[in-house]
Amino acid sequence: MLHHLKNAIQRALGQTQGLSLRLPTPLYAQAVLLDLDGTLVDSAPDLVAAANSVRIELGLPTLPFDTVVNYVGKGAESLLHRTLTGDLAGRAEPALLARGMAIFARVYSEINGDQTTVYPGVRAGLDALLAEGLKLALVTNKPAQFTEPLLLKKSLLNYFDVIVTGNSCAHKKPHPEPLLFACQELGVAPTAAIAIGDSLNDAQAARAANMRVLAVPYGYNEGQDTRQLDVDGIVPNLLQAAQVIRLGG
Ligand SMILES: O=C(O)COP(=O)(O)O
Ligand SMILES: [Mg+2]
Repeated sequence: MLHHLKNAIQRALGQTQGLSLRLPTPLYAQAVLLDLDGTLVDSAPDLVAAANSVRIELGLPTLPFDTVVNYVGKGAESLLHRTLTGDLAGRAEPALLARGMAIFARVYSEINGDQTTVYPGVRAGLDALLAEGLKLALVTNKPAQFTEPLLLKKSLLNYFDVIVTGNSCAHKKPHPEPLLFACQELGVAPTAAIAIGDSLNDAQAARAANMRVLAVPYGYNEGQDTRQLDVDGIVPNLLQAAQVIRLGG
């Protein structure tokens, strides 16, 4: 009896198939706002290669892959501050930062997408969300100059009604502005949107925007455990996320 009750509650909360939601399902929404790096694409191989190229050109020793992966999340300038100092909280001198940014832009533009892969479940998940009638926006901290070329190369550009990059607003995630701007552009209330991301930047931005937020566990979270995030649920992949989101509300 207790066992049946527990199963029924878990089903109602969507806690099946590795899904762990803190809200009743289905989740009704008008729009889904998707993060890019670490959520739709595994871009770490190219980002780390470009970051380490900066260090090599400046005569610095390269950093381990996992160290640099933890530096991804708050945009390119933050990645460069961290890469140049070898410190998550580090700040590089303005002149050094400018040199580093120039090298990074040159190298990353050249290799952007080469070793980047689309995560399993992403295309099927985006197809399912569109088929349901939801509007889709991409909200990334990645600079604009790298975002559209990457989306184009991975055949992901056409999914989105709106694309908000690290250059679109005065602030980047974890500030709520990029998510709120995406909602405004879509003509959807923040309470009718669901954000999906891989990091504390997405979680904090969504909370500050009064928006529901789901996290995928496979991306980059600045070295922190995804399970500690203040989110409404962890979804194993985008297809499983799509299966609990319905148009409405
Ligand atoms: O560019 C970054 O640092 C992270 O980009 P994201 O917001 O798509 O994860
Ligand atoms: Mg991300």
